Amino acid sequence: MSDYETILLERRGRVGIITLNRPKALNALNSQLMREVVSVVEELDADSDIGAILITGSERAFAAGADIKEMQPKSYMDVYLDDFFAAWDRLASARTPLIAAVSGYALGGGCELAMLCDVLIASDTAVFGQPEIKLGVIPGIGGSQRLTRAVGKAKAMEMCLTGRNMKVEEAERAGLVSRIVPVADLLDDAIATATTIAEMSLPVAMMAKEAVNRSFESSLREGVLFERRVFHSTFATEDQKEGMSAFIEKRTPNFQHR
Ligand SMILES: CC(C)(O)CC(=O)SCCNC(=O)CCNC(=O)[C@H](O)C(C)(C)COP(=O)(O)OP(=O)(O)OC[C@H]1O[C@@H](n2cnc3c(N)ncnc32)[C@H](O)[C@@H]1OP(=O)(O)O
Repeated sequence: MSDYETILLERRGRVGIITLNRPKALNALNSQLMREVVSVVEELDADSDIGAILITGSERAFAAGADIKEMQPKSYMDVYLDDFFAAWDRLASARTPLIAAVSGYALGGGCELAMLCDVLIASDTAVFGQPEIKLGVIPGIGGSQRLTRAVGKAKAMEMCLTGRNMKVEEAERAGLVSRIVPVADLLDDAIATATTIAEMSLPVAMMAKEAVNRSFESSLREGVLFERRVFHSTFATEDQKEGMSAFIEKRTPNFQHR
């Protein structure tokens, strides 16, 4: 376990686990935390011994949003010249699958961070929301875009305009959450899921992630063509031969991530 100022980092086999660690502020996302999360994700993403990256918070809060105390005095020039929050966009470039394990509050930037991940597992206590409007701002880490793609315009619009929070059951029904688990099981369950993903062929998992993400950025016809070409390219991997041979030989595949 190596400590940073605002996060904990643990490597468990092929899984990197990042725990947000500002408990007194409900893991509010300040600049330091943003720098640490982004740089650790980039470091893990560049490490071929890591096959999945898990981001989690505490039982009470995944993250209660961007740090309002840090933001309150900033001027337009401050946020414009710094391109405030742009660093979070770098998580969207990670090729390694990202898993969010969310318990308690995932509000504002917390909800946006969870939505930057590829798989979102939530505990039965999780609460999601984009309450920025109540602070006189709008989402700034992609919430208006990713929430709309996840839950549709009607629900996203209502949440962004009223600041209403959504309990986890509603979030799952709406398609924001992959799965709900009891709070006591959240971390174990999320680590098991991350481990399952990390044991797959890393290049093929990256290709699967790229293909699913392409569906957000292209027409159906272009997306299906992209998927087909990436599918063809899996036949250039050693792991395709290993995976299919293992099936035929009735054994567990031993992927070499090549
Ligand atoms: C990224 C963007 C652009 O999208 C913008 C944003 O993310 S804006 C922030 C959006 N989030 C919010 O508006 C939520 C703010 N927090 C709350 O509404 C409440 O804290 C709560 C409902 C999550 C929990 O309430 P409660 O249980 O009563 O706990 P509190 O006493 O309010 O909080 C404990 C402690 O944490 C501090 N805190 C909580 N959230 C934040 C935050 N986002 N930024 C900074 N600090 C936060 C809170 O101030 C308390 O600390 P003390 O003041 O007691 O030292």
